[in-house]
Amino acid sequence: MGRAKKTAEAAAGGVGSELASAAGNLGRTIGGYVLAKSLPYTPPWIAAATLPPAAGAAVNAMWGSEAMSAGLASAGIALGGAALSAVTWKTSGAATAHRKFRRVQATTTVAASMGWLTCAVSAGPFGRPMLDLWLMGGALLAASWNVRQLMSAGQGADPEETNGGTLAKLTSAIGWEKVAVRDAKGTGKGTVKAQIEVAPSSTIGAVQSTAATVAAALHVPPSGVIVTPDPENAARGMVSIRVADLLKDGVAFLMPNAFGMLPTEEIPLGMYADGELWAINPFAAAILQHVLVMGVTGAGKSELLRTLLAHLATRQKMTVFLIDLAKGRQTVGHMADGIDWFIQDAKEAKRLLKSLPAAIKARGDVLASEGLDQWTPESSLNAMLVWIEEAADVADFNELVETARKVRSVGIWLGISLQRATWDNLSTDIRANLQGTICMGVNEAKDAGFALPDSVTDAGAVPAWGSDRPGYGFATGMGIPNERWTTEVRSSLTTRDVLAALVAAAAPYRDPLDTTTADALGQAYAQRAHHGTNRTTPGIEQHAAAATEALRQAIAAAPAGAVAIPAGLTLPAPAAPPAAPSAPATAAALPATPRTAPAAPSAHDTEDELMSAAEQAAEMEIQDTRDEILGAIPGDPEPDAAYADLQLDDDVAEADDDSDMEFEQQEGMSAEEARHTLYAELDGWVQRGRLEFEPADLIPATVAAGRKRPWMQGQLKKLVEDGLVQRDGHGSYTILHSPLQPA
Ligand SMILES: Nc1ncnc2c1ncn2[C@@H]1O[C@H](COP(=O)(O)OP(=O)(O)OP(=O)(O)O)[C@@H](O)[C@H]1O
Repeated sequence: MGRAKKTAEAAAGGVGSELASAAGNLGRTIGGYVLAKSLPYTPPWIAAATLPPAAGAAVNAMWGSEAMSAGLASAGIALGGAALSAVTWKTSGAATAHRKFRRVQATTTVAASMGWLTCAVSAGPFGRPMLDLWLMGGALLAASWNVRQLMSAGQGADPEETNGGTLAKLTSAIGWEKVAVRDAKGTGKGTVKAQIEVAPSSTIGAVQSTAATVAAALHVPPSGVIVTPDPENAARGMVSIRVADLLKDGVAFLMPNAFGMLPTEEIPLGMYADGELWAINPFAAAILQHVLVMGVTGAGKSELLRTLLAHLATRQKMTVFLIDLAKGRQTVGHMADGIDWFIQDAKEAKRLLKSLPAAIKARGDVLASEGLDQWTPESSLNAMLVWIEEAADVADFNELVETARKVRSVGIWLGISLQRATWDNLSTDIRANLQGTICMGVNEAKDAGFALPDSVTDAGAVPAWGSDRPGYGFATGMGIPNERWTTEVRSSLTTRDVLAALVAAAAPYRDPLDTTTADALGQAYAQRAHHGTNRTTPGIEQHAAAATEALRQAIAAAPAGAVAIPAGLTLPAPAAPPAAPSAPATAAALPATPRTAPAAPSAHDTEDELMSAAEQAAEMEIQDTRDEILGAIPGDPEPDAAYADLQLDDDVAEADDDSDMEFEQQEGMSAEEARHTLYAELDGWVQRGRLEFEPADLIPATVAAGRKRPWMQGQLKKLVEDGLVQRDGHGSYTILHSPLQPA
């Protein structure tokens, strides 16, 4: 029992001492806190306590003993005090409420102190009422300085208004009377940024509409003033004024960090106006956004394309197709090795576009079987870029809308370049499917609106400088953060030799097109007129080694500032022995040897590589001659004949015995033989490079097989179902694979 009591006492004592110690700690903590917080506010009190008696005693001792000197000293101090007060008033600004308070308070302090000192000359500091005035006045003034300190501290969270200086003079001229400009800061990179807030009767939109006026008033380029709204607060925004052009001397081409990187790594294209790297990353974005590049002739579209292609050509798991009917060779001829299918002929361009649906389907099936919703580097398929220069001359936009919508999820990135994307040549639907944009110089501000989102043009980001500033523009989407959309960019520019050598040197790192896509594209791809190089191209190692040396020389010969080399990049050693296939190179450093030994070429590539340039040229010539002859035959030699109104796909009645329509028919051909005759006709066409046909073109083979049109139509239907032939509509067909050599 006694023990229990002791324990309870001990426990009570323990709790009591803990409480006491906690209270002590709390007291010390609060005391320390109060002391720390109040310390910055003590100097006015120390000054009020010490300065008046010291100064009062000094002036009284010096001049107070005689009436004459006291009078003169008082007059002098009074005059000086008045002058000092005036100067204080004059030099303190009053642009804001805070500044007004500071002006009144500083002037009052000076005037009161000098007035008291004037009286202290003869009365001394400690007589009455000098002592009372000192104690009351000093305390009041010290407190007022504390208030001032508190107000300044509060200003830290709410930036100080800077509607002074140049902007103050401009406000009425540019209609910014209702705009408060705060916290203006130079970025140190040629740009001044400031927060803005509009009065209740105005909007940020109204400020945006004055951007051009502000630019003119400040003598900066029209696109140099950008006003972006704050998404969180409709009354606030940010104005950015570019006062110096860091990009005017050109932007160096940034070499890749390494050869053999994945498509999902950033693609550096140039520089932002504030000196930051301008890069896109379409394949890593949540949604693959196709890109529309727009700009007048001479705006810099081709140069931009070269930079993009050069980077993609150094990557693994990446395939590029490019259509340029106007000046393909001139634009990218020196880099054509990096383009797997380079098309400069309208008919071949159509073939590519027609064969895409089959590729989309095949890729979709493979991705589904791999458990992927969209393309990622884990897929067995390559990422792809299909770039169409001056798309208005190449494609039927209805077809493109469908394609653009479907290719996105199967890892095919679509790039379309246009000089002027008006609604005439670019439908709203296709525009909606091109969410990435790079808009370079256009002639009129409204043209920029065809490419750039409204939020960007409204902010004043309008590249209406035509071809005067090549390479400059604005870019949106494709992984670019939204807040960068209104910052001017400039693409890089380097020599042709550097780009050509880079593409050639990187060939051992390029993968051939995956067989799924190659097979689905069928004969259109197998018979392509141009073949890029990749790691399966015979002799590519030696070629690349020589190109690496050429690259070193081209870099050395390039003008200063034309090439920038990342710290981690090491060019492959010339004639390095091929290494075994390795994991994807994602590190910054470039391995000293190429990534892979040449793998066995795919069926398509073997076939294609064996086809000599002369054979290809001959084939194209045969095709052209055939087209020429067929083109010369009138569409309907017998316009008045009884069968004239029949369509090719219509069933026709059996010819009457007395009809003059007679064909020499092979009797007794078995079903197998008849089919082979038809297939042989199609195969012959494929061998000669002809892939497009109409049902009527099969009549001779049908007749030779001893069959009639319904049989031919049935065969055609089966060929379509088997994926060997594609129906393009309007009674025309494309052969995807020869029925005698299916994929
Ligand atoms: N980023 C850049 N920096 C400096 N000069 C550039 C840049 N881009 C392009 N240029 C120069 O501007 C000129 C026109 O460029 P480019 O041929 O790329 O224009 P374009 O838009 O493709 O014209 P077009 O539509 O006629 O083909 C060239 O002399 C080129 O060197």
